[in-house]
Amino acid sequence: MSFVIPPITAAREGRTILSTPTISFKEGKLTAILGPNGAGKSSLLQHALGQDGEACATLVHGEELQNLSQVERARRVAYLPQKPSMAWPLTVIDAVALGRFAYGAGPGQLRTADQRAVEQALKDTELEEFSQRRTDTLSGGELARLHIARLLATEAPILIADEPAASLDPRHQHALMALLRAQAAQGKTVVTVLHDLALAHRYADDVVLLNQGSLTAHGATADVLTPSAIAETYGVAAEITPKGLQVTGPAHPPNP
Ligand SMILES: Nc1ncnc2c1ncn2[C@@H]1O[C@H](COP(=O)(O)OP(=O)(O)OP(=O)(O)O)[C@@H](O)[C@H]1O
Repeated sequence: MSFVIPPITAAREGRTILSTPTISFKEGKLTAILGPNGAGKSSLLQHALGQDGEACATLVHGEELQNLSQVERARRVAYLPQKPSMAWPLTVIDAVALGRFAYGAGPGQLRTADQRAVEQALKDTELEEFSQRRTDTLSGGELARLHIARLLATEAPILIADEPAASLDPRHQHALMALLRAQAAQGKTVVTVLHDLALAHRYADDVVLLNQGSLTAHGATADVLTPSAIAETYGVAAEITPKGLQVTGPAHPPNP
C-alpha cells in the first residue's frame, strides 16, 4: 500500500521547522528517514499522520488518511512514536494485544487471528519468555521490543517506526532491522527513522535525507548515503567498504 506525504510547510513558535515536497514511500520497500537531531524527522511523521493536530492530506493507497475512520486508519497504518507511552502497567502479552484493537480485540479478548498475530509478534521480538511479566518491570531495551511487538501485531500494511532501534543492543538492532526488511519483503511499506548510518546502509532499500527541515535527498540507499552527503549533512567522515558503512570520526577534526 503506497504512503504519500504531500508538500508540507510547518512552523513552531514562528520558526519554519519543515518545508518538504511530496514524499512517496513505496510498497515492498524499507525506507530509512535520516538526518541530524532537529532535522524534522519526527515532525514530518507526526504531521503526516495528523498527530500534531494540523490537517494534512496524506494519501494511503490513494485515499486521504484524514477522511478515514479511526479503525480504518489503524488497519492501514501502524505508527510507533519516538516516545511511546504506556498508560498503566499491563502484562507484556496484554500490552501487545492492544495492537489488535482495530480488529475489535484487546487484552483477554483475542480471537484466533489476534492470538496468532500476538504470538508471532512476541516470537519475532524474542519476548515470549516475558509474556506474563508486567511492563513496568522490563528493561529499557525489553520495553522497546515490546513497543515493536505491538506495532507488528497490528499486521498493518504500512508500518512506521520512529527510532525503534535507539535503546537496543547491537544484536537486537540487527534483529530488528532484519525483521523490518522481512516485513517489507512481504509487500509492506516500512518506514523507520534511524540514527545509525551503518544500519541504514546495510538494511534500507531507500533513504529519505532531511536537514534543517528540508528534504536534501530521496532515493536508493547506495545513491543517497555517500560519504560526501554524510559529511555535508552530519559533519562526520564515513567510509564505505565491502564490510559496510563505518563512521570514522568528525569530518573536520580539530587541530591538536
Ligand atoms: N512544539 C514545538 N515547539 C517548538 N519547536 C518545536 C516543536 N516541535 C518541534 N520543534 C522543533 O522542530 C525541530 C524538528 O524537531 P523533530 O523532533 O522533528 O526533529 P528530529 O529530526 O526528529 O530530531 P531528533 O533526531 O533529535 O529526534 C527541532 O528543532 C525541534 O526543537
